Amino acid sequence: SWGYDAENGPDKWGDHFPIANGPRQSPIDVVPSQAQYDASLKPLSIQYDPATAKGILNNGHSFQVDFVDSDDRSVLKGGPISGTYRLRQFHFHWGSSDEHGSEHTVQGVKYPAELHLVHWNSGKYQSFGESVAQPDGLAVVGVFLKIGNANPHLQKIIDAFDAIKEKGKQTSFSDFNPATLLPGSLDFWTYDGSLTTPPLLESVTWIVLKKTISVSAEQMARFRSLLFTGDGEAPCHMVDNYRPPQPLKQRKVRASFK
Ligand SMILES: O=C(Nc1cc(S(=O)(=O)[N+](=O)[O-])cc([N+](=O)[O-])c1O)Nc1c(F)c(F)c(F)c(F)c1F
Ligand SMILES: [Zn+2]
Repeated sequence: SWGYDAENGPDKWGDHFPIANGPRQSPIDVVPSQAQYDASLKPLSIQYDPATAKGILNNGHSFQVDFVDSDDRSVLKGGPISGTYRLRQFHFHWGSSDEHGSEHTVQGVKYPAELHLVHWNSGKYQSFGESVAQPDGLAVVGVFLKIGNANPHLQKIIDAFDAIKEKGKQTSFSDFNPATLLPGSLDFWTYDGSLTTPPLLESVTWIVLKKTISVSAEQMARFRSLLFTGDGEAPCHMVDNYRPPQPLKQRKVRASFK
């Protein structure tokens, strides 16, 4: 199945998922000077309840922290979206070195990692599964990580890595507020895009924060200790699990700030 190496990586995804060459694919290179300030964009409203944190899983492409999404305790509102979107999970994409690893880039600048907080339109649809097939089904908040001081909020996630080293391993993960992973400013760029992993569905309103959060080089090394491979397979380190920027085509990127 799909992955990130030469045989099954991003350049091959179009063989099984033809939407890979569609009109609203993600990620993109954000060019700030080309982004249009839109005064009608509302401030982002992000309210997460730490009690909705459920578990952490190595899914073979990244690791994800899953949330209870059977009610509106952890939701995203405002910004470019209408209505309420429920937090489903968050995961990261990162590189084999600190020089690259993010999916979105900013005028060609690559960051060592990118956090994705995946939300679905619970105001309009009955489930995540239904919403992923809708053009307004998902809203993903992207946050860039920059090498600096160790991030104490990331450390709780990193401390769980020993229990999920191999593909398919999971463990419980509770009492965690993902809002602690957000920067001080919620200024953002927004555009219509897609999942950045197969099935690459064009159902995502992307909300990419301008400000970064910090991660230390040692903490990034711990991300790279995870494995793509399962128990009993030849071990392959989970690194470079990012799709490169895709053509903007007929899209505009809007900015929430001047
Ligand atoms: O739930 C999903 N979350 C998800 C999204 C992305 S993403 O990079 O595409 N993204 O949107 O942030 C990356 C990862 N990841 O772990 O790397 C994810 O786990 N993906 C997903 C899926 F797995 C399916 F089988 C499916 F049918 C579907 F509709 C999906 F949307
Ligand atoms: Zn992602």
